[in-house]
Amino acid sequence: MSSPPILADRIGKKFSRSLGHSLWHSAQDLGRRLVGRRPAPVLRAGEFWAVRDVSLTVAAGECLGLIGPNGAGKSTLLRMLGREYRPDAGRVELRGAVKSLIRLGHGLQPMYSGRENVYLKCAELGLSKRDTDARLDEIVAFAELEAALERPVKQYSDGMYARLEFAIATCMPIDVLLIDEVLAVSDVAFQLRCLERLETLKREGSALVFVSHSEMNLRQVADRCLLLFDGQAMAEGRPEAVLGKYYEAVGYFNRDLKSCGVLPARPPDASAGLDFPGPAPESLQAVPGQPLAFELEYRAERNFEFVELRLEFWNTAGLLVASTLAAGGRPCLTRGRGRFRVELPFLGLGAGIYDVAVSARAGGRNLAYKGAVRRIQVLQTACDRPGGFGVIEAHIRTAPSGKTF
Ligand SMILES: Nc1ncnc2c1ncn2[C@@H]1O[C@H](COP(=O)(O)OP(=O)(O)OP(=O)(O)O)[C@@H](O)[C@H]1O
Repeated sequence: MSSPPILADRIGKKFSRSLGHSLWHSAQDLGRRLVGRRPAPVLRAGEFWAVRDVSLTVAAGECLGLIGPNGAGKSTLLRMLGREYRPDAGRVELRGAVKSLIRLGHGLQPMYSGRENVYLKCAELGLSKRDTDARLDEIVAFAELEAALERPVKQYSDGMYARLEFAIATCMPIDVLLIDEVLAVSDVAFQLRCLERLETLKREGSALVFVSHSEMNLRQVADRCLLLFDGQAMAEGRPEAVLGKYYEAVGYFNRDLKSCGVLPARPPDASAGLDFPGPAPESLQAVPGQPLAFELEYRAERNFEFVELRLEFWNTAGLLVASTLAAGGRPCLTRGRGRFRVELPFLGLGAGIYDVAVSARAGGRNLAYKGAVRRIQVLQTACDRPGGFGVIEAHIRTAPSGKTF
């Protein structure tokens, strides 16, 4: 079996905290390399591991997302993969042609026009002038830079730089593409076009490593994610599971996030003689379209009749994504403590993390509301990727033309 296009085996990179140490250690390392030895495998005065002991593989047609807080080592790891940095430990193996989109504008000549830069960069990618002529219109249209094509790129905004670089780098199939957050400066419409382009590259067999702080971008394009903290791999796996770990690690779930615009905000917890006691919610895992059941406790100060019990599902951006509509009658809740069970035969939620809130109403009055009685992580199964916020059950039948169903 051939090796994957990207393989890193226990790679590490050290940096020095001060310039003096950095110069001194670089000289020492150079000396060691000249006699065929690797840099000292231990930390010297003033040094730290920016990336330590990280292993990964990326197959053809696959995208690995790199996530983690600022300073976690994502760019350093990407630069080692792109051979910009030589690892101080471990080894990197890349198969095929490699393209890096790491530093914004780094690859463009500021005094040259957009057009001249297209020809220059395409020549670097191995394209002849005739091949570039054939691609020029498509590159410029993708970047939407027709009006600025003859201007020197030093007059471009960050977003325009990113557009041009991305359009050039992805204008032809490539074996390995390394991308570091270059989409962050682009508007949403362009980001969506870039994501489509990355999907196309994957279909054509490119192996991608994609650093991003955007959950939307990662969910769209990454097949797996690697979470870095302090230079070390903390988790690897399905994007939703690793993003969940990341958010949990940084305390994201404990924050009260502002909801967007005029959408309804989650009501405060309230109780009029009825409440839902219980410890802080634990995270449950669920799968779109599968059945799911919740068992909850209540505490009532008196009997309540014909109570409408409703579950609400709020996503991490503070949006109410769905509510239950109970089939059958409204239950009576007797005084004291009791339990009830809510069964969902078909979970109609897209992949993501949701707080489950419960509300109780009777006779047109709100009796109780609790904003987070459970938290669920709805997983995106690899073979079945419904998009959007919700999943709708569908029964499909076929019939030959002219026949009834
Ligand atoms: N050339 C360098 N010399 C010294 N330290 C460096 C150098 N480059 C990066 N570092 C340090 O290495 C650590 C990892 O940096 P890196 O840029 O890889 O993080 P990152 O995860 O990409 O962060 P961000 O999300 O902010 O881009 C940080 O502590 C950073 O200060």
